[in-house]
Parts: sequence; C-alpha cells; structure tokens
Amino acid sequence: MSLLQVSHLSKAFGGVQALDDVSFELPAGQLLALIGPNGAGKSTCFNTINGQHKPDGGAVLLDGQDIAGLGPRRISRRGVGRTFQVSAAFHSMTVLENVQAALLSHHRKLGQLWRPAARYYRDEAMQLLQQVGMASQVERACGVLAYGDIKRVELAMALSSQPRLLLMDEPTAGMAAHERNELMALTRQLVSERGISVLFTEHSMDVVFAFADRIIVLARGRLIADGVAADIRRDAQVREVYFGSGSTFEDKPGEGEA
Ligand SMILES: Nc1ncnc2c1ncn2[C@@H]1O[C@H](COP(=O)(O)OP(=O)(O)OP(=O)(O)O)[C@@H](O)[C@H]1O
Repeated sequence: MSLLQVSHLSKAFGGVQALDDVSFELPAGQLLALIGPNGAGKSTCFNTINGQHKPDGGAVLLDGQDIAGLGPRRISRRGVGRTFQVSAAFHSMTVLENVQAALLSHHRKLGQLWRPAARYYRDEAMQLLQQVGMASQVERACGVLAYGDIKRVELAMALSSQPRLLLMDEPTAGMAAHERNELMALTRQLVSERGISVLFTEHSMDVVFAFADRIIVLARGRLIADGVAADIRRDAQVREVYFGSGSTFEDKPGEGEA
C-alpha cells in the first residue's frame, strides 16, 4: 500500500473548480513532483493534503487512514510536514536555535520561556543539522546565511517533526542553478536515507526532470499525466498545456544521473 493515496479529490472556490476528481499515489521513499501551469491547482492540492482546506469530496489516505479535512495541526501530528516558499526561519536567531525551536514546537513545549530552550534538544538539533550539511554553521544567525543555506536550515526544521510525508512548495524558488541542484540532491538523499516520501511543486523543468522519481501534472484542476520523466516529456497533452510558457521538454545529457 502507498504511504499517500489521494482519491477523487475535489475542491471549488466559488465557480472555480481548483481540484477536479484528482487521484494519485505516493509510495514510501519516493520523490514525486507536482507540476502544472499557473492556476492549475498545485497549491490547492497541497493545502488540501495538509488540512488548510477542507475538500468538497474525495479522500486523502495516509497509510490507509483518511486525513482529509482533519485540520493542519492534527495532520502534522499524523506525520505530514511542510516547507514553505516564504522563509520559516527567524533571522535573528542562530541556526541551532531555529532547529531547537522547531523541535520544541513539535514537542508542544513552546509555551515555556525561551531561555531554557537553549538546553533542549541540542543533540537532536545538531544531528538534524549534520544531516543537512549545516553542522559547521550552527552558531551563525540565520540572517547572515546564504539563501541556499537558509533552505537547508528550513529542511532541518521541517524534519524536526519526523514527517513520513514532506510537502515542499517550490523548494528551489529564487535559487541559483548550483544551489538548486545541491538542495535537490540533498532532498533526494534524505528520501532514500530516511525512507520518507516527498511531494514537491516546482516551476523549473530542469529540476523536475533531473530529480523526481515520478511526475504528476495538473491542468485546470484535473490530473492530466502521471509518469516518469520520459513519459511526461513526450506526453502530447502536457506539451499542449505548457505550449508558449517557455518551458522546455527536450532531453538533456546526464538527466536522471543526479
Ligand atoms: N482561496 C481561494 N479563493 C478563491 N480562488 C482560489 C483560492 N485559492 C485558489 N483559487 C483559484 O483556484 C485555482 C487554482 O489555484 P492554485 O493556487 O491552486 O494554482 P497553482 O497551480 O498553485 O498556481 P500557481 O502556480 O500560479 O501558484 C486558480 O484559479 C485560483 O485563482
């Protein structure tokens, strides 16, 4: 059984059918890209899986249990984590403190005074920072870090809740090409080492084709394709919805070897 099974999911806003009978699966240990032109329904799909929106119909099964409409906090407790496009890290706090705060929040202890937090979860935070390659920068304030490094810290923060499923909303937005590749290579490594599943949205086709195990494509709320890079590249319907967008579907040497 797949870790995530989305089944006949629907969500409308007024007259706009943002999700229209969407079904797909995500097995454990897979990196699945969710793509589609602007307004296709990608954010709505994310927001419905993580409980920000209540679906009008359909089911979201996590390990066989329906979590649709439960609300973000309960869904997070079931093991669904999320990273955001806007920065989740406090820039005045150090790298280590940010991850400790995320761990505290996960353990529901944020109600306590901040001062003792420095003692809490130090080892756990160090371990997570080690995993994302930030062990040498733990005492630096997040505000002085390179953008790619902030994204690594945010990844460690997202992992602090020990998610089984991680939703990543355009993880590489605003990054230079080399930073993008590094972050996605790291994500891929975490997927295989921790056995978690990742669903990510992404506008860069290069990133999608190089790193995703599988790709699903939404257009006007409907799922129009589901397959590996080679299938998606030659899918006539996918090419049609992207026509004129400037996205390229041509094969590149070295793809899939990342
Ligand atoms: N809260 C909302 N209220 C009204 N309409 C909404 C709301 N959220 C999304 N929509 C509409 O639903 C459709 C799907 O939007 P959504 O943001 O999910 O697409 P998207 O694929 O994430 O787009 P983008 O790539 O531009 O971020 C759009 O027509 C959008 O205008």
